[in-house]
Amino acid sequence: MDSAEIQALAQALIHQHGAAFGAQLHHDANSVELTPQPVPPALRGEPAYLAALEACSALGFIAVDAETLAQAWQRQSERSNQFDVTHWPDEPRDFGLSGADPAQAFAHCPRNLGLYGVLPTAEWVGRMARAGVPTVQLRFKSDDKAAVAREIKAAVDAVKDTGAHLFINDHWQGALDAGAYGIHVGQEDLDVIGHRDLETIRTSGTRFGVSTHGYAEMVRAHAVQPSYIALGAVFPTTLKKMATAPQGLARLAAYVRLMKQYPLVAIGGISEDMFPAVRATGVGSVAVVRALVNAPDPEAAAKHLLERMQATA
Ligand SMILES: Cc1ncc(COP(=O)(O)OP(=O)(O)O)c(N)n1
Ligand SMILES: Cc1nc(C(=O)O)sc1CCOP(=O)(O)O
Ligand SMILES: [Mg+2]
Repeated sequence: MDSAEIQALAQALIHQHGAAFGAQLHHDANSVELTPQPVPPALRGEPAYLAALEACSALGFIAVDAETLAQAWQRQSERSNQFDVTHWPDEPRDFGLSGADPAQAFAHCPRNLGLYGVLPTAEWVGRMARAGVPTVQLRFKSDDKAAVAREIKAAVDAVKDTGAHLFINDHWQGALDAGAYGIHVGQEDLDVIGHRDLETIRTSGTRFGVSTHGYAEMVRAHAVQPSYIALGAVFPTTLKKMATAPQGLARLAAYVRLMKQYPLVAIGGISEDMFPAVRATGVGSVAVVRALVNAPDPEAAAKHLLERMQATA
């Protein structure tokens, strides 16, 4: 196939999927602008791969994700003996996501973690757990080791008798020491937690959630077989500076189709009015910070968000 024919395939793919991935340019608080990205250097020469690499970059996927997708389009084409531009890849085996050893997986957690409050202090954790939020996370940012240990212990104590599941962000050793239900880590944390420490967490039975922000990170998260996978940031967030652009609902839905073997959590800029659309993608949990912490009446906000979760179950 010559380069004009590969270009034609790429254009067909863009034409087919541009409406879903590109047409999210609504000018409201939830707008997600997907900017075309430069095409990364090709690592192989097959037409399906090359066309997909070009098209996925044009559809706004960053280099590592365009590469991951292009490989998946290639595998899908080989498997089905055709380049079906209508079928966006969503088969785990096309992303190399099958064949993991279940015995090496982290402990299971509920498939639907429900409303998930990501909270800055133990006091907030206790408050929201008592308000009925089923999954809470202590996201306490401090370099003071003693303060971190105190806050983790207080958070573990605060959820006792509430039935809430408590995850500790970042501080995995403190979480193990205090007997927390689970740990949440980001991709950078995966870089620094060594194999031996991952084994320590896994064999302790503590649940282990991992953040992801696109296809390449999902593949990486799968390599450790976590208890759940968080998908973000769905919408723009002002809470922290993100290294990647907001993903938007179309990508979120595609991620859910691919990763449905895991409990999935959507996070990032999700306000109450967006709960139905986010839940419609199939995620079992919606994580929020500001929708609870910045609400004039956080208990009332929790009640409304819980009702939204129920209504979209
Ligand atoms: C449920 C959930 N998802 C994602 C994150 C982000 O975690 P991380 O990437 O470790 O970033 P920080 O929260 O540490 O800034 C999260 N905390 N919870
Ligand atoms: C802590 C965090 N992690 C994200 C990710 O995408 O990994 S987005 C995010 C902030 C979520 O806060 P809010 O609900 O107030 O936008
Ligand atoms: Mg973290």
